[in-house]
Amino acid sequence: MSSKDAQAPWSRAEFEEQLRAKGKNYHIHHPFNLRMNSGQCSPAQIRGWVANRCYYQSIIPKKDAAILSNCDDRETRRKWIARILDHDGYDDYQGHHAGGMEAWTQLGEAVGIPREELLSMSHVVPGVRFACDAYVDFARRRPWQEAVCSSLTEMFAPQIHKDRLATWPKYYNWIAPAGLNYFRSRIPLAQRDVDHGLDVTLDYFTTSEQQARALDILQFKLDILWTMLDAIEKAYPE
Ligand SMILES: O=C(O)c1cc(C(=O)O)c2c(n1)C(=O)C(=O)c1cc(C(=O)O)[nH]c1-2
Repeated sequence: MSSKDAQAPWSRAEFEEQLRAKGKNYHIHHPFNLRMNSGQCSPAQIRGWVANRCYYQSIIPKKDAAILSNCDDRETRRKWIARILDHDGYDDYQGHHAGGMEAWTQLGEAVGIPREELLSMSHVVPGVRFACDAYVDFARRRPWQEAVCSSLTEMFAPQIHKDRLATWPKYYNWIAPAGLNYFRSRIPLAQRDVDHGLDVTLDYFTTSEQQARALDILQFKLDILWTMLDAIEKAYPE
């Protein structure tokens, strides 16, 4: 029995604090990201990152659909479905939204990758593919609340988007500013996603053993993001 098992569970506030403390392992601290946001990446490295991250963008709606397919709570499904529409976009009675994948495609064009080439995923390296596929696989197989918990790396995403908006125009003036719209669009959406994801997680993982499991799940997801940058770093050397 670990020392945590013998303890009383954390309060909601303490548990949230423990989840947020995992931010120290976020890919914002990865050497490739540090170089990217301090102007040290070549155009080929930026293009490599955009092309490989496109695969992550493409699996997010499939991951969210897997969560929906396992979720037996209508209230959760009503909220969760918005995540798919955020990325895929829509043309319906609610109007028109081009979606995050389209915004990512515009980022691709702004860095010099033609749309068809980007969407063909021909640049995606094996490590990135394996890491992203592991995320979808987890969401398909595990209880939906665990998959919701794994999405909580988004707690740390607004800062990384803000960093790119603050640094890229300065260091990479060859990238048309409109290409950065994806990052701008995600800041409020990530906040909304986190508010909901945290509610689910704080409600579901209540014993000390479950809370420890939630931290492990979050670490698994942090590892996916970290592994992606390891693979990208290796594929596009200095
Ligand atoms: O640019 C990033 O570093 C970053 C990280 C993450 C994340 O932490 O998982 C997401 C995003 N961006 C993002 O744009 C996004 O839509 C998103 C959805 C999710 C998820 O797990 O459901 N993570 C992320």
